[in-house]
Amino acid sequence: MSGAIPLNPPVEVRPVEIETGPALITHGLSFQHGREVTLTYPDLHLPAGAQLTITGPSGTGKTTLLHLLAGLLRPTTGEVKFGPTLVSAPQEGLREAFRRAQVGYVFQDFHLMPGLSALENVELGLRVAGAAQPHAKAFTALERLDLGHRLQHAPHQLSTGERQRVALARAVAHAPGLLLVDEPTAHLDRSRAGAALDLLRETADQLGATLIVVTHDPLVADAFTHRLELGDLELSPLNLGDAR
Ligand SMILES: Nc1ncnc2c1ncn2[C@@H]1O[C@H](COP(=O)(O)OP(=O)(O)OP(=O)(O)O)[C@@H](O)[C@H]1O
Repeated sequence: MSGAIPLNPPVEVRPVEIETGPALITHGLSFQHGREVTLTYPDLHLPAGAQLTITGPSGTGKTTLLHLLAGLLRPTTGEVKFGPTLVSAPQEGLREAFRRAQVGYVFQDFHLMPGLSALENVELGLRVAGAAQPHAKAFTALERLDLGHRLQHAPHQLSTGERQRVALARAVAHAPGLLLVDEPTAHLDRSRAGAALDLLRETADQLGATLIVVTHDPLVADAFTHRLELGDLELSPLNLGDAR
């Protein structure tokens, strides 16, 4: 894939009520992968608790956008803010502190540590986030996701759906304000996909977290009111109205 990806119109999601948490705002965002690929993105304004999917053909920059929103990558141009925090700050230390405190990221392939149990995986995430009482919190997060009977199992001893729930528990145990999820249903059958989706949305609701999900799956995309479709030239400007 080479050349510039077309600029999409701005997406604005306005809150129904007074905002209770930080808004996620991007402005003038682009990212260059090597010399060949430049991805450009629409400006986003997402109030706390907004739920949005990112869809679009392969290679249009969905995962790259998640990485920019998480502070894993720095944009080539533009900025990302989460409340007062400049997520796109040049200092890696600032971006890392933001990630630890505010971001829950569920990778498509879960990225669980193979040598650690489910409980240890979640506990490690909490320790990295600097959370108090990591053991107790990991236990609670796994119990809440119906994994109380799998605490001591290593990832290879778990089903795909269970591994996904461990990854979700790890992502949410420190109560992040921003929950970013890449292809949550890629490895699941239809009924498990529906359950995983419900779980994601309920968990984000409980936390009051902003939820952004990259997906190719129409089941997921259709379940959300708000969708950012990358690489679509035909879209007229979007006014997505209320936050939910
Ligand atoms: N590390 C990299 N180096 C060079 N180019 C990259 C790198 N990572 C991604 N790209 C390119 O950037 C573009 C966007 O990649 P990205 O993974 O963000 O797209 P995507 O929409 O998530 O794709 P998919 O739906 O296939 O997962 C692609 O053309 C990809 O080849």
